[in-house]
Amino acid sequence: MSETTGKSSPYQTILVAGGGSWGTALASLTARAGMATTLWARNDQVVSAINGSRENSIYLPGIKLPETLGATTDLAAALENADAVIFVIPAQYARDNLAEMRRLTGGKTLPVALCCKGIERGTGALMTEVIADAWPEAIPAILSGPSFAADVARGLPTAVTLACADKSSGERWAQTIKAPHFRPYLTADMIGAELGGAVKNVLAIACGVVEGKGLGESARAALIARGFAEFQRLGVALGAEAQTMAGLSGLGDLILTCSSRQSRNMSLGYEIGEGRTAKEIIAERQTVSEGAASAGPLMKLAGAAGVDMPICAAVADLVDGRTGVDQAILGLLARPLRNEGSPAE
Ligand SMILES: NC(=O)C1=CN([C@@H]2O[C@H](COP(=O)(O)OP(=O)(O)OC[C@H]3O[C@@H](n4cnc5c(N)ncnc54)[C@H](O)[C@@H]3O)[C@@H](O)[C@H]2O)C=CC1
Ligand SMILES: O=C(CO)COP(=O)(O)O
Repeated sequence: MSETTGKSSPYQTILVAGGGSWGTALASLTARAGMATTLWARNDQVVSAINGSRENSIYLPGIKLPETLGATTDLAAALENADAVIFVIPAQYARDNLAEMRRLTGGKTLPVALCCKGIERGTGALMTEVIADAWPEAIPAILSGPSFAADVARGLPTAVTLACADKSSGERWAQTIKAPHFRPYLTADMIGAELGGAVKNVLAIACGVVEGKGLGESARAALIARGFAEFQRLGVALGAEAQTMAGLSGLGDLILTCSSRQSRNMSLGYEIGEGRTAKEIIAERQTVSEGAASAGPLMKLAGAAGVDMPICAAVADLVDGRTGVDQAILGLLARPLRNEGSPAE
């Protein structure tokens, strides 16, 4: 897919499922672009805040939302007229919510852009596998890439990867979400795009630990580069394309998330590096840090593919309480020396 035709028509009636910061930012984007947009959230405080004061004061405070954006807790009503769904519910709740949407639509074939960046606990399934099980009639796409919700909602320039195996649906999605400050790049490589988003969240926790522990910027750069090597090994094993891995949803998002404490995953790692446990930090937060839940399933996926991912394994051990920060760092530094390009032993 080298160039889009630019002739595709956008989807017109959009349901954004998920009232967190990213769902709200994306709903604001499509509503501002003139699509009839309804945001479905399970939390009625979020819905009342959006409908009442045009602000999601819980998950995206300080951002004025367009008057045309409607919010509801009634999923059945929201689905009734939708011709496309932007799905922004955290990965661990994706299966149940997608199955419920399938039930409510009677198994309708709808385009669904999956925006969550995670891997399912228990199964090690990527989001395209989850939707294939839970709502097989849907036409999935993956929206991923370096994009903090607050940046997008403020209209700061952002570029993302839009992956869709169905060329026509991919082109319609690109026309639907594009904005003067928001630029989607199309690919058919859905595995590469979804893997990038999930793995960078795990690696961002590691980078946060490095910062929180005060190990220095050289250590952080080494971690990003060696983390990227782990991601590439897994990507190659699962059939991801090199260009996607080096693109916005891979390297691009890895750089963003590993560089800023605006990232919830990075800031989780930072606090772990300062000496707190993942469990106590997560218990205090109402926002999601997908990397914490996805680290274990990622190891399952990597194990099944026969791929060694030592940094991600250390994060999985750390967040699940099987190791401490010092032990994890020593373990990584003590690994046998090897050639930079060779697959891990
Ligand atoms: N916030 C961001 O800048 C970006 C987030 N994402 C991804 O978008 C997805 C959603 O994240 P955010 O919007 O940031 O969430 P958030 O952290 O702002 O809010 C948490 C969301 O999780 C929902 N939630 C919690 N428990 C739930 C349950 N049992 N069932 C259904 N929903 C539940 C809450 O209702 C809320 O919508 C995640 O996969 C995240 O990685 C992707 C790109 C950017
Ligand atoms: O995915 C993101 C930016 O692209 C958001 O990262 P966090 O979930 O770590 O905040």
